[in-house]
Amino acid sequence: MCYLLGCCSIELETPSDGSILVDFSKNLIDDEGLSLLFELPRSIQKFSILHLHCMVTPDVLQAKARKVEEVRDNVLAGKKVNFTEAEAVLHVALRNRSDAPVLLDGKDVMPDVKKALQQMKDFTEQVISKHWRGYTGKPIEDVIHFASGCNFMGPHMVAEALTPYAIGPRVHFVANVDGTHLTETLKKVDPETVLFIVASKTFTTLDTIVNATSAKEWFLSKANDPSAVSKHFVGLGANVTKMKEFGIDERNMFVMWDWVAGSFSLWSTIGLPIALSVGFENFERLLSGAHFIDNHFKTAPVEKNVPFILALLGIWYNNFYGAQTHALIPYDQYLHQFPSHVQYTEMEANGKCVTLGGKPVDYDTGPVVWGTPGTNGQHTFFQLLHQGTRFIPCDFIAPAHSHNPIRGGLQHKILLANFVAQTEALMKGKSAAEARAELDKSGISGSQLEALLPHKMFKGNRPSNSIIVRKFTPFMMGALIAIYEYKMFVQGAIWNIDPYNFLGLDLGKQLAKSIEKELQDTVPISSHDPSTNGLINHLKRNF
Ligand SMILES: O=P(O)(O)OC[C@H]1O[C@H](O)[C@H](O)[C@@H](O)[C@@H]1O
Repeated sequence: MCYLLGCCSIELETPSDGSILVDFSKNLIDDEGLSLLFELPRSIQKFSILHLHCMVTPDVLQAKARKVEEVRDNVLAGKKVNFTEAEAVLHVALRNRSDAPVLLDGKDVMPDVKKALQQMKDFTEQVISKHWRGYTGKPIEDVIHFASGCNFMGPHMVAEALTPYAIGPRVHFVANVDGTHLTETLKKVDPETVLFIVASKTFTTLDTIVNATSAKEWFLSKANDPSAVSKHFVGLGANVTKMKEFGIDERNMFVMWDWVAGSFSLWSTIGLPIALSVGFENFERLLSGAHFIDNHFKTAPVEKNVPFILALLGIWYNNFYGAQTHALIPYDQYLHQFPSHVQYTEMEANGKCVTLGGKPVDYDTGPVVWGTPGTNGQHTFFQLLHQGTRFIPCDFIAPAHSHNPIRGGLQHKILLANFVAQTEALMKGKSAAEARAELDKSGISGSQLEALLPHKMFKGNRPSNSIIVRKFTPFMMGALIAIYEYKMFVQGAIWNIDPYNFLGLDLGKQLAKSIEKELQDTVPISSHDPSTNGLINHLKRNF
């Protein structure tokens, strides 16, 4: 066995919610190696002396030389870093808990941000205190949030994670344009006591608007009164004209701005369902947690900077070891949507094959991100993590304290023991001698032992990071999400790609528009390639 220990761990003390320990010590790199990573590309030669095959060209991987810090400062200064849309990316303003201004084109955006937060606060308080009434005078019991992409994933993931803090109406999320999602959700609500949130920056995203329009039709078929819409529909977005066209009452519009980039929308008014569920104070704590990491990322030297190190280790495996995927395993059932959220944000941001300058990259960019909560994964895909042929770095995430310490906390200790054990098993593995001794001890010998032996061995040397927080409070969730946002950001900067566009989603959307028209009748078509024609014509024959 040749695992390397001891690169480092960092403990961040939060002002209110205990610490966040980020332990990097189970990685295939030591302190010297990590410091060399900080020195890329000067250290590339040293790595080749260590016989590590560098899968990128030296002029590309330049943690410092590529000036991550400069990119960061440009973002924080409100420069138009989202160049495809010529927009700034100012989510730090949304969670700015200080009095410092955040400038965009020389103007402080904070007064607008504060106004939007005040509107969210007032509305949330009215709904939770049951002063907001539906068209028959009853208070709101359920909220359905219609959204796509980040506007769905972020609030949904956080609302699930903060379930123990829920004090408001039940919140439901509908994203899929598959009518099943809406139908099944409507079965759970009463038109007299439901509030619909339509959340879309552009207010044109097909899935969202189709679902919301169907919900409006359903609602009007029950209420039989168009004036009832203003008591049951609110809009979150940057396109006021489209919100009006949809029929959102002006008083029910919660604005966001074009400078809120896709994956960061949960910090804006798009976070309204979170506030409605857990109360506005907890929403503010969520913002404070992210703000805490904003400051850490901004001020900590790279050697002590948690997102920076996570990003470099990811690059280490992605570009030096050829890892194709990265697994996230939260040991907290409330965080069951967290891997999907990070999957969405990282894969949308860093799933690019051209540089910022438009040249094809000649190195791997964002890996496949995936995961599921422990201990569930332990009974399924962990087999591949331990004994498969793939090399899969993992992040393990756990709280020291459970929201549900049943049996005097015993069950949580069982969970935590599993978390720690998995990281140890992945690292240490089990040698032939150890496996042989075990088999011997259990009375197995001879040919049976020899046959079993290879199956009982674990190669080990499988790297992982461990993140332990005191408890998953709203503040901690804010901090955790922000850590992964900055990891993604640093990697995008080092790979020299544009993390803010999602143009890779356009082609399918464009084609769907024309295919939708073709599916309206049963006349066979021949305008596509033979395979696509075949699928369309099969559907037409079977309608
Ligand atoms: O906010 P909208 O205009 O509705 O956009 C909704 C979604 O559109 C695309 O699918 C992007 O990939 C997402 O990042 C975005 O969240």
